Amino acid sequence: MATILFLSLLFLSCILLAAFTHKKRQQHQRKPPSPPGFPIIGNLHQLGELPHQSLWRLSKKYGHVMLLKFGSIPTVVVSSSETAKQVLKIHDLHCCSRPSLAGPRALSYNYLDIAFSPFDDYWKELRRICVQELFSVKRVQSFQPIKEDEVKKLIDSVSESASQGTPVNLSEKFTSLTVRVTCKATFGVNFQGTVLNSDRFEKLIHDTYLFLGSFSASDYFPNGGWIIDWLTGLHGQRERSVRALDAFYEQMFDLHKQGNKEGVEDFVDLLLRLEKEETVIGYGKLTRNHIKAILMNVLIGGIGTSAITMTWAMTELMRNPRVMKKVQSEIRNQIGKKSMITLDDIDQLHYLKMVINETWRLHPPSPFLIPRQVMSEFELNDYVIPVKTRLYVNVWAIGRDPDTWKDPEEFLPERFVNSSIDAKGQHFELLPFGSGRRMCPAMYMGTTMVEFGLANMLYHFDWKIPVGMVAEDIDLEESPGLNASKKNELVLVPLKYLDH
Ligand code: HEM
Repeated sequence: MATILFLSLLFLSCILLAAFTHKKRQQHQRKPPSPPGFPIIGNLHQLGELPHQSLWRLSKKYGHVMLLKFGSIPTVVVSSSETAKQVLKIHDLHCCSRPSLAGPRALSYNYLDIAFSPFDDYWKELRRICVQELFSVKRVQSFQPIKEDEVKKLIDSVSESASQGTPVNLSEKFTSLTVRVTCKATFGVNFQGTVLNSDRFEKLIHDTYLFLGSFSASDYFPNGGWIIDWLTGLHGQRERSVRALDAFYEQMFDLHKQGNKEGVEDFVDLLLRLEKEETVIGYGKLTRNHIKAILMNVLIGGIGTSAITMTWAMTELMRNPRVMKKVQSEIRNQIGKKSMITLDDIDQLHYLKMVINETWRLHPPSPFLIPRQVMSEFELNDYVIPVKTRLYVNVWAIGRDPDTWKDPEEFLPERFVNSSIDAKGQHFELLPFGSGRRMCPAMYMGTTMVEFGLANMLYHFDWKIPVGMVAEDIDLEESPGLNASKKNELVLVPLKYLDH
């Protein structure tokens, strides 16, 4: 009897074990749907000029979780608010590292920065210090006089064009505004007196964006892609930009050593002070290379994103005269007569904030956020996502998802009336700054720059389309590259608003 019982139990255990291993094997086989690719290149040919748009189109056929192979790199793309929430919130700890990419590696002195560093104790410590010291509300507010000074110069220069009836290149003006504010806050200098003038510096930043946004074979073929990058000249271009930026940082350190600057404590002052205090971050003391890598994040993170947002907002407003009239009326009625709108004034400008959120919905400056890398296997919509998979969150596609947004292609700020959705990373329908552990640490700095610049341009001027152009010429074409910026520059004629 005992033998029969023993044998039955053994038999039952074998069946259970077989069922369990079968399930486990099946689970391992459950991969997200994939568009067919070619040998060696995989799906690279499907990226197109504007990858966020190409992958959005593919997601309509293959779903909100897709697996693609870019060269030899398995990459999962998520394209809905629900799947973004799973990646950025529920499974954040499984996938908040960054992949190793050639351009960022060179620019960050081998990942000594915040944005491209892998998820480890060093990154945690560095991010904590930067959030407390560099990106805090208190520090951003200490730079408000710099912003006011630069916005005043912008108002004066646009007023001059208005009095002559000449057009203004707003894309250029917004870039120049953010370059000046960022440089003054970071380095404490205008460009006079440095080897770089403003145009050369803008070119340096532009070239850096260009190579960061260019196709780099080493990022998709880690074993031999560098040869292609040598042959295409990308490697050389990268080296030149890195050297030029390095020389610029060195010059800024010299300037600070000589004490040739005045004003509030800038970012370089602060970082040099932390170096002098022998601050330990993660595994060692803060060095010059750490400082340079952090400065790179400030320049790359701070300049493009705010200028791109202001340009898209003005573009959408020109295409939607009803919204333009409404936002200008709000600003002018609420503020009354003033020479400049302040940050405190902006608190009352609810419709302006809706216009900015609607701009971010349709035109998030980083359409894929910054790519992530999976650190430990997890399940997403019942699919198994293995270690070392690269992850893209297509926030551009999420902003156009008809399951979330009614008439998604329409620029309609009113959709935010009585809605709890904001851009602060808690609502996965709208993610211009990302969410989770890797979310933008400088959201306050970026938002206040956009609000302040836009509010003043809308308050002081009415805007007309230049003679010879029609409303349809104000197009929505995007330029290829790191950020989804407007391809054709926005050129408008300002008219001074005289009621104040
Ligand atoms: C409108 C302005 C801005 C927008 C829309 C923006 C957007 C973003 C996005 C989408 C990310 C990636 C988040 C993710 O991977 O989940 C990011 C990360 C980052 N941003 Fe911003 N940003 C802005 C302004 C700034 C400014 C002004 C700075 C610095 C002065 C900055 C510094 C950074 C840094 C250091 C990271 C990396 C965070 C990490 O990996 O831990 N950003 N930003």
